[in-house]
Amino acid sequence: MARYELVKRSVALITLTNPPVNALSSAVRHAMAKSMEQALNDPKVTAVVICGENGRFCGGADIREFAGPLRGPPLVPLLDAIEAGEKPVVAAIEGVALGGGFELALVCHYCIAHFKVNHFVLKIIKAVGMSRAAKPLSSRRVSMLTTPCPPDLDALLEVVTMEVKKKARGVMAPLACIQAVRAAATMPYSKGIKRESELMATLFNSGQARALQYCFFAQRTAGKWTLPSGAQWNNSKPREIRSAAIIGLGTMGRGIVVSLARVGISVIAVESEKKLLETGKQMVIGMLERDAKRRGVSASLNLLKFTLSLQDLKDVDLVIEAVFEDMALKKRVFQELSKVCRPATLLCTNTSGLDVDALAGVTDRPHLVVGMHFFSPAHVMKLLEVVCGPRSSSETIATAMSLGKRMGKVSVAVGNCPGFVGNRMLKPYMDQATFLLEEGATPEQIDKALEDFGFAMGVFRMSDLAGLDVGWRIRKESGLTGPDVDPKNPPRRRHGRRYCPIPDMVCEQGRFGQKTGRGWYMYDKPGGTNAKPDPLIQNLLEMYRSRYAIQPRNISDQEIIERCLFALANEGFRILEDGIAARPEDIDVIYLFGYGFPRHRGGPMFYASMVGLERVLERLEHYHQAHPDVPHLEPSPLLKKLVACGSPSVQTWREHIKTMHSHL
Ligand SMILES: CC(C)(COP(=O)(O)OP(=O)(O)OC[C@H]1O[C@@H](n2cnc3c(N)ncnc32)[C@H](O)[C@@H]1OP(=O)(O)O)[C@@H](O)C(=O)NCCC(=O)NCCSC(=O)C[C@@H](O)CCCCCCCCCCCCC(=O)O
Repeated sequence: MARYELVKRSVALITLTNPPVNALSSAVRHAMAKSMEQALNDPKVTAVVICGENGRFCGGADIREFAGPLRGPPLVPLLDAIEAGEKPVVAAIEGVALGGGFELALVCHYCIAHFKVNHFVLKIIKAVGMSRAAKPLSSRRVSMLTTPCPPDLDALLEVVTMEVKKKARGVMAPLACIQAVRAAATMPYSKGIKRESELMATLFNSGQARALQYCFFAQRTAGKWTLPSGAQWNNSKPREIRSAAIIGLGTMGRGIVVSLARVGISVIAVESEKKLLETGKQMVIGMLERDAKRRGVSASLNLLKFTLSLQDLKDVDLVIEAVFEDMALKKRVFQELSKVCRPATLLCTNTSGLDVDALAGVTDRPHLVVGMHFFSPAHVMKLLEVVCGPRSSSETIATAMSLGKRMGKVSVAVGNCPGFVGNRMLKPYMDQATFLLEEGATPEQIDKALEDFGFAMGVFRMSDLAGLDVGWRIRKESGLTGPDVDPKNPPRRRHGRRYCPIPDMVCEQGRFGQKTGRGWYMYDKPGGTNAKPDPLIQNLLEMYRSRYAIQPRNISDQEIIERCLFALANEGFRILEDGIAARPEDIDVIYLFGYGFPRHRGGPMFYASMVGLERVLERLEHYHQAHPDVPHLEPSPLLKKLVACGSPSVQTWREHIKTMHSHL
């Protein structure tokens, strides 16, 4: 936990040894306290060096211990003892020094960054000796320093507070940090530290802390996929990918090219027409150049090749198809790829919801076919859904997961069903929002409730950004709207269920969102981003309600949140039942990284567990009774089962799902 060695008979070397990141667990704090005492009391010791094993100084508090009651010695008295000691203490920092690890470094009298200690302890000590001769130890104590307090501190912090409130809506920690900075600037050290401890205690005991800790581990668990066959992340070897091809240079394709090229993979980009190819090429080059400038590196343009011919793909390791969302077109592309690419080439599709196995079925290598569902813009968004078809081999899945990681994505393995996890859950969420419009709410009221909850954007602003025509086309193709609607359907019903045609009516007016300057909101110009309520939408809603004799009612924010988010989580439970996601953490990670779900709420499944499963069940039953023609509001069997089992913690739901059907 902390190794103590005497180097050259005069230097105490204390090495933190708590893999993987040398976090300050109770055992580490205990061992550190003992080692420091030994070093300070040993007359032979003239200086102390603290370092971390395996190239990592310290990752801060051991977050694994936060789940239970806190044990062991507190950190602050240990830090005080180090700082007040009469022997110079040096923090030899390799890798990370985060949270409590950073505090530890700060109280040491000297910090040396980027140092291989094991090799240079004596050099460190020599350097310290020289500085010590120049400066007495008291001048090295952080607690003795006075903090400069700017005269306009209040105004300054006011501005920062406003900024933080806008950027991190409803999040407690950044506001507490501002208060801690105020304490540091206005109080003596001992009082400031006390104030900081109070603030920390408040945060520490909050639901937000639990949610954030859950998110931290959920993100790391998500990469650990398993298949019913027993193949899993730690027994399946990914292939090395040196070259890749992208088919289609639309928004998605361009982002994927950039994501691959900036991690050193050669990319061949294919388009069907010269003009499209040239436009795509210019945009990719511009994106890569801007990205390289921001990161202070040179743009990897030499890795790119642009072509109109699929024949150029014969030697690539992997292809990602990113053509228009049309099954027939995608099938033609996959058939063609089967002919052109060498037999070992992996064939991936960026479809956002079509059947990956149907695509695999038209190839000569269904085991090498997998979905790689990027989120737009693909070079910015961190999420990647890796869609495992029933015939995808474990090597194929391992390769897609590892490629995602290499591109800096948070990759989550999911099963194959319409919409996969993210987009399948989006439907009931958006349906509830449009039903609420029918019943009396406005787009801005619904968005405000969701944004106050913490979403970066409410559902209507998000739809305007994404483009309303995409969903309209899908609804037309599936016969929900347009000329193919079965005339036997009564108004506002399809297939015996409630259906809200308002989104179709908005599209019929050519309002496709930001790109047309009009959607659920109005914008200054096409492509504008400043959303303003549009009286035309208010009129449309009023006319619609009067046409169908709907008496608008006042809808509370609570109802908006419950109906949208409980319907979302309910579909998550069904996804778990169906084995499309292996665990609730995977669903939450998808919503955190792909759909702007507020991190301090932990994701839809964690949020449901925080509200209380019993309460979620009771509210869904209530709403389903009020809207029996909305099947998404009918509580899922898994939710009922979990409530019947006493609402176990989200981390143990997997035990209750085990017996159910699994695609993963
Ligand atoms: C460290 C990282 C940057 C590494 O990133 P990398 O990408 O290389 O690797 P991974 O992220 O995949 O992580 C690898 C592996 O390590 C696990 N892990 C990482 N960090 C921790 C950790 N801090 N604790 C436990 N485990 C950790 C991770 O789960 C992976 O495991 P796996 O099994 O999946 O391989 C990156 O990981 C990172 O950013 N980590 C988080 C760092 C962080 O947030 N640190 C701050 C923690 S909070 C803190 O330090 C606050 C302090 O002020 C409090 C210190 C007090 C300590 C005592 C506790 C008592 C609390 C009561 C307060 C009373 C005050 C008093 O004590 O006096």
